[in-house]
Amino acid sequence: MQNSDPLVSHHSHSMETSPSSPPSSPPEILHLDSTKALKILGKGATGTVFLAHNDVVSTSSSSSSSPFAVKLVHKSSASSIRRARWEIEVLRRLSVESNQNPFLPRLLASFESPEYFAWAVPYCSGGDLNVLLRRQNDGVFSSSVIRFYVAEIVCALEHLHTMGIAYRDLKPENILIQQSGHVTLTDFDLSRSLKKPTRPQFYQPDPELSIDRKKSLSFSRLISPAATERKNKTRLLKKTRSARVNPINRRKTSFSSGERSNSFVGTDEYVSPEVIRGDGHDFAVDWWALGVLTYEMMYGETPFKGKSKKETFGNVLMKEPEFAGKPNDLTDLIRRLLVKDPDRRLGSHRGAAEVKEHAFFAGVRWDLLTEVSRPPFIPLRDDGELTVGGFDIREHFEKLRTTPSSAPPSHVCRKNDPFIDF
Ligand SMILES: Nc1ncnc2c1ncn2[C@@H]1O[C@H](COP(=O)(O)OP(=O)(O)OP(=O)(O)O)[C@@H](O)[C@H]1O
Repeated sequence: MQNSDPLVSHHSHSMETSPSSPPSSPPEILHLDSTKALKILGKGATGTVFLAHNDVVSTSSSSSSSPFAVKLVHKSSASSIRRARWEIEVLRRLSVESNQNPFLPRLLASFESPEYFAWAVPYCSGGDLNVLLRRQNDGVFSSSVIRFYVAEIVCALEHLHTMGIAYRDLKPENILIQQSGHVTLTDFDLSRSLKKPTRPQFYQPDPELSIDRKKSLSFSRLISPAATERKNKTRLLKKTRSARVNPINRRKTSFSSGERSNSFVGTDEYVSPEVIRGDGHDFAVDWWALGVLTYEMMYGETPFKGKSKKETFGNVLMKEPEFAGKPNDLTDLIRRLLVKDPDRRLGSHRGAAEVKEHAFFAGVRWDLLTEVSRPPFIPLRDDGELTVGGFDIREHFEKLRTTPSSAPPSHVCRKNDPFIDF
């Protein structure tokens, strides 16, 4: 995505550049006057995410500008202001060249007016993992697809944890699919800065597993040949390779299916026992949520969902997850991530390194994840809709705020957010 052209703006309240930003930082000011929205990508309690493009570039040259995503948040409360500021700060830190990660977004530009915050991040054309999961015939992913996505998510969490940030909102809706088919985590407003892990462990890739990087890798080749042989997954691979994300179907399902009500932090079904109990919590909440997410990818539903929030929380605290079928490495990984005592949970002692060492990932070439040029699902290109015309983001956002929406917000109540005082 290129959004480096300075655009005309009549606004004086641009977000201040941090003195610590290196010269290689992306452009700082998002000029809303020349940023045109093409469609709404998502809508939350306080913010709306638009697909946008730089109108100045597209009218002054025959070639159109690359689209990007713009999140607009109204300064409606102290909490929305604090959250937006924090999200921008996290993105800014992730944009520092030495701190960039392929599975995490970076800040392209930002803007602050007396009424709004707006910021631009790279556009992920494949939608979110929730919609992708619901689009599968049986609503589940195969083990090899799960391995691919979970491996990338583990790397993203590892990076955040190493920065001293607990993500705290892991769920399929917050995992976006880039045009390349690789994942990007989004939505950092619930994340928090914690004391860095005392015993950080960084994964050292096995040199023996190194292969010719120039070769085009399919996600199934992430596993070393020996491990692949051990696990005969040919049938499942055939099935997933043929699947493709269809943007039209995606649009159809974007608000109508796969949405769930959230009333706690993120989603009730993803909240860890220590958060419900009100105990202190740390990075282990992300490993818990990873267990719930992995379970959902495997079975199509979350493990603790009850008929009410109370029942769900009761299940999170008391019920052991149920695993249909024979136990295997995947169910073992989930079981270890869903240990109720955070001190005994996988990942709680040595962080991501512990998770990466689990048998489910045996033979995974962690250092080559980004080299996979054929991930399980590649979004179809839909260039036609991307960079022509567009509407005024601010006007539209105002209309949205004053007109009741048919799309339910993804976070309906945050007042009881137990993380606020954390
Ligand atoms: N970079 C992006 N590319 C494509 N779609 C995006 C992008 N960022 C966000 N979206 C879409 O917008 C939805 C909402 O984004 P996000 O989770 O960041 O905001 P939100 O939930 O509205 O915010 P909040 O949780 O603060 O209310 C996502 O689930 C996704 O579908």
